[in-house]
Amino acid sequence: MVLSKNQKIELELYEAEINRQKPSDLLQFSANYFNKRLEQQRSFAKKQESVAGSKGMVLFPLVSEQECAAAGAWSNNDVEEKKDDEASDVTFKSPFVSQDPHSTSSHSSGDQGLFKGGFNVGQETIHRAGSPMGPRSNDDGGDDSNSNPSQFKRHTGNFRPLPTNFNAGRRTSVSAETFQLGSLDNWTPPHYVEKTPEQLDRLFKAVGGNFLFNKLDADSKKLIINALEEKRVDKGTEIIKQGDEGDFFYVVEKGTVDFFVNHHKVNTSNAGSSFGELALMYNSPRASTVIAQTDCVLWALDRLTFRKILLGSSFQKRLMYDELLKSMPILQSLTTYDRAKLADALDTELYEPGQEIVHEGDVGENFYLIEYGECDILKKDQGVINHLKAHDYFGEIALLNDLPRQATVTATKRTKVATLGKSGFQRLLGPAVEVLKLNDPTGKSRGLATA
Ligand SMILES: Nc1ncnc2c1ncn2[C@@H]1O[C@@H]2COP(=O)(O)O[C@H]2[C@H]1O
Repeated sequence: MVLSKNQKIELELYEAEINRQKPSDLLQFSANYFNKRLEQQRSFAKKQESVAGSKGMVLFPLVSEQECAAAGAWSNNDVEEKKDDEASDVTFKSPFVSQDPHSTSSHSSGDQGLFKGGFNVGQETIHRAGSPMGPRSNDDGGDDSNSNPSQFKRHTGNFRPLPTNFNAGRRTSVSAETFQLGSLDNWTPPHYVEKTPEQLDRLFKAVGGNFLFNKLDADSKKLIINALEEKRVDKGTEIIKQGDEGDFFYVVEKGTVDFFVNHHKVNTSNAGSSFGELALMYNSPRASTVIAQTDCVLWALDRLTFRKILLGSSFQKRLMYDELLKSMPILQSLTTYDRAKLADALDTELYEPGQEIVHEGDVGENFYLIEYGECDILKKDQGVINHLKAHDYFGEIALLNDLPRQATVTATKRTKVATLGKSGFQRLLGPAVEVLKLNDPTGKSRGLATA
């Protein structure tokens, strides 16, 4: 049997997702994966069909009959070639789903700064995988009971199996209790042993100029400085273990730390960087194991102080975009870490009804995620060809294919969009880019016929 291009892409994405998640139970993972995939295809197709149908048009007649037949076979989970060219299979798809118990704590497979402005968690690479339409979650334990002091464990070289039950299957979110900044009522900030002038000097050098701390007012800065606790760890120490509950956020004053996801090294970071914020922000299990590559001097901030003081200011963007990013079907395959980095790079724009957001023929600079509102997509020669709502996206075709804008997008209601610049689009969408390509109605990014 000859596989179509789309089928090959599907297979590649599926393989990439397996490589990424390394499921312990491949059959269960695959069953979940393809079920979800099918569900997505149908719902996506239904939506597209109804929009196109209501306008009496065939939206994107760019895929050959052979492609249609092949896609049909695939969408029905049938490896034999199938001849019926159901529209649902032509009007592409957002694939992939993270069903693996580790999915909330999964990884990116490369290196790149988590924070801008010199407070990096290291470096990253782009990863391949897809994106589903997973259920939206809103749960949160919000357990802020005071954490135990950190227990540094000597790294023996033998990793224990990852706990699979802590928060397993639970979608992560920033809890409502997160940052009631006004309500510090019963909370007394921890005040560790008075710091020596020498320590304070080092501490200011390590965190003072950092953008995370720059955003704080003088009182908050003082609280943080008081609450930070010096930790010296030897080379090889396991500072954080993937899957554990979050207790501390760390700033590296000296030394280098490595990050491992499912025992694979995914990142390295040095002095001036920070790590350990994700579990504290999202009440999720630790997303990676962190091991001291060298002897390190760290400053540890307890969970509660982190949430009460740092989260609402320094991580404001993440909080702001958390719900949007989690609810975007196209971004479902991103890990918490991926979403956090993406949020750091987003900006917001607001449009009134009738205002153009992008103009056909212009150079494409941004990718857009609709937070709320509605837009029409128009082509000069065809009029309105599609209508978009909250949690849809646009602007990807020009960026994927390095082409001028292929259509004009106009707000039909007051519309708020999150925008991602070209370089962020290429660096931060990772797995979702493959899905965008699959969904690209022109087929150009898949090397298919052009309109
Ligand atoms: N690729 C990565 N995936 C997940 N976490 C990472 C990665 N690189 C660095 N980290 C950091 O490793 C930390 C492990 O604990 P947290 O999940 O609390 O927060 C995580 C991030 O700060």
